[in-house]
Amino acid sequence: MATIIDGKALAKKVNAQTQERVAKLKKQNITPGIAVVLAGDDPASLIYTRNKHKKAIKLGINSILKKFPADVSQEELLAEIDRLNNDDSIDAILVQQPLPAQIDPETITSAILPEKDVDGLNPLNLGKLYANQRGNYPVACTPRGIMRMLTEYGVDLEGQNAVIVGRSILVGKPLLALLNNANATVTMAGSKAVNLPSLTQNADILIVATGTPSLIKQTDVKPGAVVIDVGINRLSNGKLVGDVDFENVKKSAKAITPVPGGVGPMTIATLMEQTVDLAQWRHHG
Ligand SMILES: Nc1nc(=O)c2c([nH]1)NC[C@@H]1CN(c3ccc(C(=O)N[C@@H](CCC(=O)O)C(=O)O)cc3)C=[N+]21
Repeated sequence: MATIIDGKALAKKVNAQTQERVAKLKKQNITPGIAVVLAGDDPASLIYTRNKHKKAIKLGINSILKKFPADVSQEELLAEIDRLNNDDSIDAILVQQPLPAQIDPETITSAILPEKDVDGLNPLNLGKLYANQRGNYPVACTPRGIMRMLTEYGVDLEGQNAVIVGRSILVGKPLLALLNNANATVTMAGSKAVNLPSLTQNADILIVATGTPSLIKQTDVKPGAVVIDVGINRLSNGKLVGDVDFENVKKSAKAITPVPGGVGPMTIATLMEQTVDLAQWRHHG
């Protein structure tokens, strides 16, 4: 039976560290601040942004939520980002995805000041990550949280076969760079992969981020593999499941993340951690 990678417990530990760092910064009259920009009324996005706001307040981080109607124009959003870029009380800007169809996500992420880009999606930060540059720059929170989980659970990456299923800019692409920078042999597959099981069966570390419930079955996974499930799917019966058939895969995997209680809580904890990083870097370099 696999070790269950407890994202909730690890998130608690990370949050406790963040809370202490916030307290220290406050003694220097610095209060980290995050702004979350939400366009439209997608119910899942509303829940996430509310959870982020609550967590920030709990840790002593200032948090503001800027809500726009679904028919907001790109100019209005860009004007808001410009205001937040120039607001000295804001260290971190997150524009919740997905955005309404009339908004070009690349234009938005490119407009966020790289120093305040808590999602790590600005091309400058993504480029630094791909170039494996040293120094301080933000990295997408879900991938960074996953790397933290792998480290905390002692998962060896060097020379190992890591397979990522899903190619999104928020998860797959940054993970590709992070795992590559950690000297893993990385394969990235999308939905067009000709023989997906032949790829996933080769993975020592399998990371799945597609949004397809039960895409990955026990027979798709090498016995002894470490499985990270990034999927969050709400079934019609209200149940929340990932992209991996958890109950069966856990029988032969070495370690696996549950949904809920795995990658999700670590994403929020990493978002808070990186907000404090950005505040520190901006004030102290
Ligand atoms: N610009 C941007 N940055 C993001 O980081 C971003 C985004 N847009 N858009 C949507 C996705 C999704 N996301 C989640 C964060 C936490 C949970 C989370 O805490 N999940 C809980 C369960 C929550 C529930 O019950 O619904 C868990 O897995 O245990 C889930 C999903 C961040 N995202």
